Amino acid sequence: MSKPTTGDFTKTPGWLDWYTGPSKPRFQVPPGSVDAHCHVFGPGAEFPYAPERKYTPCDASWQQLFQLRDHLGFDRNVIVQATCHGADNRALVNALKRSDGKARGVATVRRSVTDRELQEMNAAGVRGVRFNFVKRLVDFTPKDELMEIAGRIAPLGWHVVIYFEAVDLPELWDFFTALPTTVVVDHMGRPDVSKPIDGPEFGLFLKFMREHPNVWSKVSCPERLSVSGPRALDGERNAYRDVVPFARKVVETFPDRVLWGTDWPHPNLKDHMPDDGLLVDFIPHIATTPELQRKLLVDNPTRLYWPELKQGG
Ligand SMILES: O=C(O)/C=C(\CC(=O)C(=O)O)C(=O)O
Repeated sequence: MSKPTTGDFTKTPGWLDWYTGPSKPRFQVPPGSVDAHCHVFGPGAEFPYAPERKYTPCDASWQQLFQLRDHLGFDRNVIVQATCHGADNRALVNALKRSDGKARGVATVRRSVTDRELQEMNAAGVRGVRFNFVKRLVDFTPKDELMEIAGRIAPLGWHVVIYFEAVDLPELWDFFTALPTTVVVDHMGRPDVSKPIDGPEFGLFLKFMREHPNVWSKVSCPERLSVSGPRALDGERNAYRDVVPFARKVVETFPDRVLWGTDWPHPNLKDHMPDDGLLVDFIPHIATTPELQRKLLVDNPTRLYWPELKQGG
């Protein structure tokens, strides 16, 4: 893969660029697999970063993303709008249009979005909106505005992706459980994996999924959640072992409502940048049978993002 660039923007100090030359995964993902959480960044020279952003990344183009998709053995991507582009979805929509139907998207919109803009995004392949509650990433948006947006995208058949930290779930519970669509949680609601898996915090997340059949979860981002590693670097195919029991619990309890994604280009990592090939080798540790792997990587994302395709097609 070509090297990361930065254009005229100055990256956030300490920014870690995505990993060039990822290894070939040993785990072969099944045919029809979807990388259901990844991003494109800019390039800033073509699609400027948003003035209200909290970080400035290195560029990560649609060409580089699709190259990685092919290298890792995936067939399709779900590209999620990242906060560095605010509610300007042009880089995302451009990537969708360049994908030959192999990418779908999750956008960020404000209350001011017009019905025509929503229709155009729908035609390009957007299938959801993301509400971000992680305080280091976004300014506060009133819940009535978000609920209004959810009400407007529901008739399009879109869903809502929510990103929050585990400690904030109690306060957000009433809002989340009132959403009228399918709800997809990013990265298992970011559990603190140094706490017990059967403790109250993760217990509340499991209850959230158990009591609300419209709630799905991405079992992604072990590199963000892990405390003790080991890191997916230097050939380590058994990485982030402290995250495995949490992700495995979600996969085995809710096999029909889980998704997996690389999170490439891995914004805001502070410790290290994982080798994406080794990240794919994390999958069989959390989805331990061919059936669970097929549901996680093929059936579930196809049902949610390409319902018009036959499963696995
Ligand atoms: O890429 C992710 O999923 C996680 C992010 C970045 C993000 O969500 C965003 O900028 O919108 C994070 O934890 O910093």
